[in-house]
Amino acid sequence: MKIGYFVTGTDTDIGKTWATAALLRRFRREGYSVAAMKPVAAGCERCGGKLQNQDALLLMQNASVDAEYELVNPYAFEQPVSPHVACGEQVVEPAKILVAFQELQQRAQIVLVEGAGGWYSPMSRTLDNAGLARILGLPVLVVVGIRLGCLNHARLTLQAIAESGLRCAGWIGVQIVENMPYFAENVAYLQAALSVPLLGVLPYSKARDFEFLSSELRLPTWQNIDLHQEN
Ligand SMILES: Nc1ncnc2c1ncn2[C@@H]1O[C@H](COP(=O)(O)OP(=O)(O)OP(=O)(O)O)[C@@H](O)[C@H]1O
Ligand SMILES: C[C@H](N)[C@H](N)CCCCCC(=O)O
Ligand SMILES: [Mg+2]
Repeated sequence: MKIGYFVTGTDTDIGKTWATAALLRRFRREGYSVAAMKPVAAGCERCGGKLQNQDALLLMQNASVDAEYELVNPYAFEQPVSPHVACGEQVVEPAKILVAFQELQQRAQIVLVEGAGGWYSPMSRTLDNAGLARILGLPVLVVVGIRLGCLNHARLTLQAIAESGLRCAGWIGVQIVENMPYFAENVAYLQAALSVPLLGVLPYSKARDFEFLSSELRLPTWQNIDLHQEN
């Protein structure tokens, strides 16, 4: 049985990539082979004539299987703006993303797919994160960057995922503000308000040590059990 998750978040720049990298490390520590995708990336640098995105590179570094850059990030756009603008005249073909995802599934037991922005952020002029997650048919993980305003964003995101007909398998908190007043109270509110399991809270950290951060996470349960049964 092949397992995948679509990683979304309460906003852009709130810790999706860090949480995904830590989760990749967590899966590896539990003995699973893992790959990751950033199917659509806006904000890329040119490297050897090709556009490359830092999120995609970070995910590749933390995955356990090798994958060509184009499989991890089939759509790389230069400008760090919403993908529906950054794509210019390029068409984002969900079928191309699906083929890359399926190839990664051949190579790894677990594939984590990081969205762009939040659940309803566009990925192109015609596709948004919700639509892509539906096409891939994946359960969703929600990353909540703990800052003022995130309680509303988190509840709205969970509601929107349910309305999209997809299952949310859990949420991960990320401490993106070094000294947020009442941090613990905000996490406690989310734990009570969100009807899905908390997989862990990543503490504020200046070091990009994803192995260390992975200790704060636990794996989503029922899919985990399925995989063991399959083995
Ligand atoms: N645990 C943490 N401690 C301190 N800073 C963090 C932490 N997690 C993330 N950050 C900071 O927040 C920034 C944004 O995090 P990240 O790149 O994971 O966000 P994102 O949601 O993936 O953004 P995007 O929408 O661009 O994909 C990071 O570059 C880092 O500076
Ligand atoms: C450029 C940035 N870092 C992201 N990759 C793209 C975020 C798109 C957000 C669009 C929106 O919801 O307003
Ligand atoms: Mg990211």
